[in-house]
Amino acid sequence: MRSAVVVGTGLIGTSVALALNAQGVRVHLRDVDPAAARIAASRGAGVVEPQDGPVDLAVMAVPPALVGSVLADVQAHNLAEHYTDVASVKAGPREDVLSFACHTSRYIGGHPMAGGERSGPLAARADLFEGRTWVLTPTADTSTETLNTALELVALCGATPVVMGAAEHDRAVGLVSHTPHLVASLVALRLEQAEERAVSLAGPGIRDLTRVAGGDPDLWVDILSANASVVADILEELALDLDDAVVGLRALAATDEAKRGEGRRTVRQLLSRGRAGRGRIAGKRGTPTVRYRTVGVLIGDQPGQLARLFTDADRSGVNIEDVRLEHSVGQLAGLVHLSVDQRSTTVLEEALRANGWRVQ
Ligand SMILES: NC(=O)c1ccc[n+]([C@@H]2O[C@H](COP(=O)([O-])OP(=O)(O)OC[C@H]3O[C@@H](n4cnc5c(N)ncnc54)[C@H](O)[C@@H]3O)[C@@H](O)[C@H]2O)c1
Ligand SMILES: O=C(O)C(=O)C[C@]1(C(=O)O)C=C[C@@H](O)C=C1
Repeated sequence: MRSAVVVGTGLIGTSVALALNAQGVRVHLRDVDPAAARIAASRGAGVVEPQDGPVDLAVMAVPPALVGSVLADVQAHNLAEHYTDVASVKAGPREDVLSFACHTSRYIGGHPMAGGERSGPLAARADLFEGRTWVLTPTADTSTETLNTALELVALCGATPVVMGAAEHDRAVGLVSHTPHLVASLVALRLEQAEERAVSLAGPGIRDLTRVAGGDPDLWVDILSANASVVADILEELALDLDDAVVGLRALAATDEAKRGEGRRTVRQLLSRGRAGRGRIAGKRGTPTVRYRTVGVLIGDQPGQLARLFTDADRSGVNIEDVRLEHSVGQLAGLVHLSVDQRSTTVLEEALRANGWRVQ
């Protein structure tokens, strides 16, 4: 692929553009909001100047409800040889594409399984899709060249393609993305009116559980509208489990010993089933989850602390698999959690202590 146009330079569009640009693809940036395209260009995602003649691929990174109309528009202007989108739902946009009488042989639906709770080009990252799956939903009339171009896009972004039908995709993401998003919001909304002192105790658990609830409500209404029945069915099942949890907890709070035993069994079973479900989530690139240990390091709130910590960690020769920073409310300090392979924990801890770090 030599050239591409990204239509919609928000979080996902700019991340695609940054990844393609880094691989030497000439990327043109378009957005209904010219400031968004300019910001994306200033971040090195491509150029705002229009192309002369069709580019190899147009990537539509606009809200799901706009995919059909935007595709009709960009095809009418013959912007590209091939077209794809990144919308989080696939059946609805496909129906819109048909109702707008677009050229379906040159269009393939797509959905990268990566993102974030922040919108816009400033939140974009070139490595957003690395090691993630990217669903492609070709239909019988998708041309082989279009499928191949989309596969090249996925490879250039460092992702792994998964080919699926639109309906199967929507059922799957209803389970692994859309319902979890709604549940995260429902958990987070308990905090809205809660006492400040209670909220100030929020630790990593609730932060992890509710991170996605920070997403744009308008985008998510759009996504949930296009997959409403699937999500409602899953929520109904979840409501049955919630009922069981309440029954179990009421029994646990009873004075009667036998009833408490019953409650214990019910709650334990729910927790065990949850743990089993969680265990089925694969790690990066579809490999089974690797168990890492976390090394906690206290850092002060001075400039350069994180950079110095990473340099010392790097010198220890231990590979840092993941990093999480926890700020303590009201204190000029933070706790950095470095995830490393179980066998490397001691090496890292000793190296950091030797360099004067306070390791927990
Ligand atoms: N946010 C995520 O985590 C995530 C992950 C995977 C896929 N997606 C999908 O990616 C798409 C974009 O989401 P996002 O998070 O990047 O949103 P975003 O709000 O960050 O970006 C959307 C951009 O589209 C632009 N836009 C809107 N209408 C347009 C039009 N008619 N023509 C040109 N530009 C237009 C907006 O101005 C905005 O800059 C959505 O379809 C979403 O479902 C999102
Ligand atoms: O916020 C994130 O980390 C995400 O990856 C977001 C997430 C997801 O639920 O996994 C959300 C919507 C998408 O369509 C794809 C990815």
